[in-house]
Amino acid sequence: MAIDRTVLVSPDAMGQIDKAAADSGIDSFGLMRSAGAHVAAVVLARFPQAQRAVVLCGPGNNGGDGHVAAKLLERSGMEVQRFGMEPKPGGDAARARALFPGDICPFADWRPRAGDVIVDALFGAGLDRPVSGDVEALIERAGRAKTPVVAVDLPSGLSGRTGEPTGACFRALHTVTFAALKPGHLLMPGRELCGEMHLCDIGIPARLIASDDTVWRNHRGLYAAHMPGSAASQHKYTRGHLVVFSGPLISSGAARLSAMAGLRCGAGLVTVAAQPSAVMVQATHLTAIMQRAIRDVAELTDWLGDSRLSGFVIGPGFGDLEKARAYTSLLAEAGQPVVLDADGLTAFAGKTEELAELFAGETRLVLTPHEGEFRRLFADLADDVTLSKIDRARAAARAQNAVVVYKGADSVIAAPDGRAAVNADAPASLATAGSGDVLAGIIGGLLARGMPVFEAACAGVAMHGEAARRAGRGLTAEDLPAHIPAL
Ligand SMILES: NC(=O)C1=CN([C@@H]2O[C@H](COP(=O)(O)OP(=O)(O)OC[C@H]3O[C@@H](n4cnc5c(N)ncnc54)[C@H](O)[C@@H]3O)[C@@H](O)[C@H]2O)[C@@H](O)CC1
Ligand SMILES: Nc1ncnc2c1ncn2[C@@H]1O[C@H](COP(=O)(O)OP(=O)(O)O)[C@@H](O)[C@H]1O
Ligand SMILES: [K+]
Repeated sequence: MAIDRTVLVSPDAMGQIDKAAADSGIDSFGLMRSAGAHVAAVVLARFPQAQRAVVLCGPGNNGGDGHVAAKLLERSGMEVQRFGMEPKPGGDAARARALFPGDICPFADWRPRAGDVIVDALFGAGLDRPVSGDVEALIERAGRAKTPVVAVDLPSGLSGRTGEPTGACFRALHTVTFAALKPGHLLMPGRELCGEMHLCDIGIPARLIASDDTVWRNHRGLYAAHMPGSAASQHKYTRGHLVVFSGPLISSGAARLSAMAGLRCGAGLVTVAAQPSAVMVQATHLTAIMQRAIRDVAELTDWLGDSRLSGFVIGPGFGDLEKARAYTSLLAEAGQPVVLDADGLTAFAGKTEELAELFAGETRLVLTPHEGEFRRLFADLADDVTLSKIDRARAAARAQNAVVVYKGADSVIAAPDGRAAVNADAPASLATAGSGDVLAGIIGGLLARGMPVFEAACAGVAMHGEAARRAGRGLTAEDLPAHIPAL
């Protein structure tokens, strides 16, 4: 059975899985041999011209994988030299070492040569502190010499749990990992430090890996079954009515970006609810999208009596924070899903408990903070360096009873029930003004069409990234909505 490329397993959980595999009768040394063979295969395939394999061996099983790889590389005819330390006695690593006797030199003895390739088998899942000074010096020397690095499991120095380096850290061109991806392979800056990922099956049964883990790489399987259909019997009112709130004249474009994205997602109707100063400028821009002037709380209360309004986006370019809070509390009472973005988030800085109370009960709120907004709302979580971005998003989701889309190059989508997904393949061209407004509109459109909240957020983030890929280089936020229907 093929391995699952979508689950993310923390290094601790991986340790449990190794143990469960051993308990079920699987030979752990066989797993190490398989791991080392995969590493050697990647080195040979990707560096066919290499003159020498510089294999860095640590004291644990990561080092054991290195000894196996070293032996196989030597057998293939390559010059191999090992640096590092002897393994701890008694375990699989010592057994691997015994199969390939010979010198293990001190780190300081390595003199970089043209044609070297480093196999970094110092520390993997077992890294529990910053690397020592001699390793740090070696990392620096390798960086200066531009020696290519193939990392075993993880670049040494990188936390597989958080994706953050614990101190100095290798920057690998390739990382060969086993059985399942770890969060640190996808979370930034880990994703960049790993280079190209090679996820290899070493014979740990999928049934042990699936377990009850609830963190995934964002992928179609999480949401495809919940995507809104397009039955012939539909009319526009059965396809949902999305409302996007516009800010004042000067910042009215953000709402248009959200609204257009929502319409392109297939919402039957989209209305921009405009503050009076923006009505004229919106009227000159909008065609398929409708408009309604909403002056104040009284007018909004009146309109919310229309039960066909099925989803709301508030915050992009909105401006007035007090009004944003007042409107959001009315939307919460209306009982339909709400996407709170940008100024809508800032409006609740220091008032997150109030927000949680508004949206108690069935989850129907999506928060879409970028790094700065997340910090503004959840300073304690943002400052806690022991937490990963996944931990932070999950804690915020739980506290707010909301689905949190913690944006960035490694957007994390988290639900109050603990489900979480890391989106790792959006192009960097999305880092452009207004692209967040488009994302809010996509999620709003899917929610208005009746998609469940976590699934809509996962689908929205994936579609946003895919739309950017299709739009190509040099995209502006305006280009994104046109690519949505094809998705
Ligand atoms: N996932 C799996 O099923 C398999 C995992 N294997 C390998 O096993 C590795 C995990 O092995 P281990 O649990 O032995 O852990 P590691 O080999 O990653 O490191 C653990 C050892 O390094 C020491 N250490 C940690 N951080 C240090 C630092 N900064 N400076 C100095 N010493 C430090 C620890 O005290 C311990 O002795 C994985 O990364 C993978 O490469 C493979 O052998 C095959 C099977
Ligand atoms: N380097 C990157 N790679 C991939 N996606 C990115 C990157 N930087 C930003 N993004 C995405 O682009 C969007 C930017 O949103 P946001 O920060 O709210 O911008 P704005 O306020 O200008 O709309 C988010 O969806 C974020 O995940
Ligand atoms: K390593």
